[in-house]
Amino acid sequence: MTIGNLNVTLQVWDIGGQTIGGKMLDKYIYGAQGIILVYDITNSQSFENLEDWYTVVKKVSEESETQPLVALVGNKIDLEHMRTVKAEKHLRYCQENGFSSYFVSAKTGDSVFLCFQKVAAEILGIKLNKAEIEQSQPPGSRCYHDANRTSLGRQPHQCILEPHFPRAQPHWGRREAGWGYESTCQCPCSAGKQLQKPDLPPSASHNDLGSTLP
Ligand SMILES: Nc1nc2c(ncn2[C@@H]2O[C@H](COP(=O)(O)OP(=O)(O)OP(=O)(O)O)[C@@H](O)[C@H]2O)c(=O)[nH]1
Repeated sequence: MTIGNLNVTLQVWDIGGQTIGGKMLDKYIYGAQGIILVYDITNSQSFENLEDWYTVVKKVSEESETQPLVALVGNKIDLEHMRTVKAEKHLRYCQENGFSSYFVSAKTGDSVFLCFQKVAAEILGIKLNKAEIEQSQPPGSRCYHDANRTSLGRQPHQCILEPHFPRAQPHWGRREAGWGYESTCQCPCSAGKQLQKPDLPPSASHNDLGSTLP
């Protein structure tokens, strides 16, 4: 793949879920520049299992000079309606451990390439530009911007597709249609999209608005 002006080749090992006790696991982890922990957003157990995997990663990495970048990937976002692991839980785990955060669908391809591209860019210390990010999103990919608001950071909207994206400051105030808010997420899934909730009472305070939102 191309990142900035660089041609980058990734060597990726897919470690099957059944091999956590396997003798080879340490050898895959040792010296790796990046570790992608993947779980299924519709399967809470797969999220709980991450702790065991991360324990192994930490143990092996302690013995290595190279500290890998660790990314957390929630897979199966095409099954958002069956989600059992809240995005908030995912994001908190990322914050607590300094992981990069991604939501993808291996089935539809949503954000998969972008995830690898951004992990590679982060390892290299390169910031992707907006054009590169937009190119990595399949046309018509679903917008998850509004699907899972989180109270983390008390942002009215936390884009779960691109949680690390800079967000425009939400604007609060009286609008012709009533009270509402608008927030322009700068991620490619909803760039420029205006989100409104005009059915809130005029007396609602900002905090009320924050806690009333879906
Ligand atoms: N709907 C949906 N199904 C998926 C997605 N990714 C994988 N699956 C399905 O989930 C099941 C498990 O997929 P695998 O690729 O075998 O999962 P795995 O984690 O590699 O399994 P291990 O061998 O334990 O590592 C299969 O039936 C896949 O078709 C996804 O993004 N969306």
